[in-house]
Amino acid sequence: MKNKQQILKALNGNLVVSVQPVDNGVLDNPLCVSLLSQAAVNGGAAGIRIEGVDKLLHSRRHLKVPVIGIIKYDLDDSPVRITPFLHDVERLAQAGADIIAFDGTDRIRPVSREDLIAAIHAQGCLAMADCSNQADGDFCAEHGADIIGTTLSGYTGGPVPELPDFDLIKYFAQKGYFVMAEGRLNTPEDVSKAIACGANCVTVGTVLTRLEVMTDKFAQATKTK
Ligand SMILES: CC(=O)N[C@H](C=O)[C@@H](O)[C@H](O)[C@H](O)COP(=O)(O)O
Repeated sequence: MKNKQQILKALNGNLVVSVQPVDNGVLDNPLCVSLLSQAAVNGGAAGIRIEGVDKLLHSRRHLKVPVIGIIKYDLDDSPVRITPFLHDVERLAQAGADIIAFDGTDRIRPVSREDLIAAIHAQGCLAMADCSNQADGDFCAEHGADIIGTTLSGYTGGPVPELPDFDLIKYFAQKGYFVMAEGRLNTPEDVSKAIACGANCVTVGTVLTRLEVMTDKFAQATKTK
């Protein structure tokens, strides 16, 4: 097992940048993900979250900070997207992930959450559960997940809310979990508020690494009078 306490200590009170460029965009390749990751670390990120084995492998050797690895799918028979399969756990670990994040929701899925957590631990990595609600976090924490994230709050049905789920951050913090605030944290003020709500660490993605999405918002703003 990697040094759990050392990894959690490195993340505690700090920022993770999720470097997941827009799918199939010009930045969506191993070289760009590696450079964006290094730039994020140079700017103060204490950890990096990367999707895909090639991008992880390419970036890892330039990074000294903890790296969270995931693999995303769009499955026909399950709404679960983030690291649904056991064989990918081994691939992510071999590519150098310190932490492997998986969908921690209670939905139809190819592999149980318990089996994923066990497989992640068997590879010597920390398990991060991307949760959508209190019950997801409680279940995954009870089954040994090392980090409980709010990643999927707002993404399991219905319209996506505008704001982060600060109440869920508070709930997980009050339960004593190592809490990763993640999802729609779009400003430094959001990050401060997440920390004030008890988050141990905060992950920011879109506003920092999805250039097309953010540019579009600014471009649209020129069209409003
Ligand atoms: C819901 C889902 O699939 N979230 C994904 C998880 O890996 C990413 O698309 C997000 O960018 C990441 O969680 C960071 O969040 P934000 O981009 O809002 O800062």
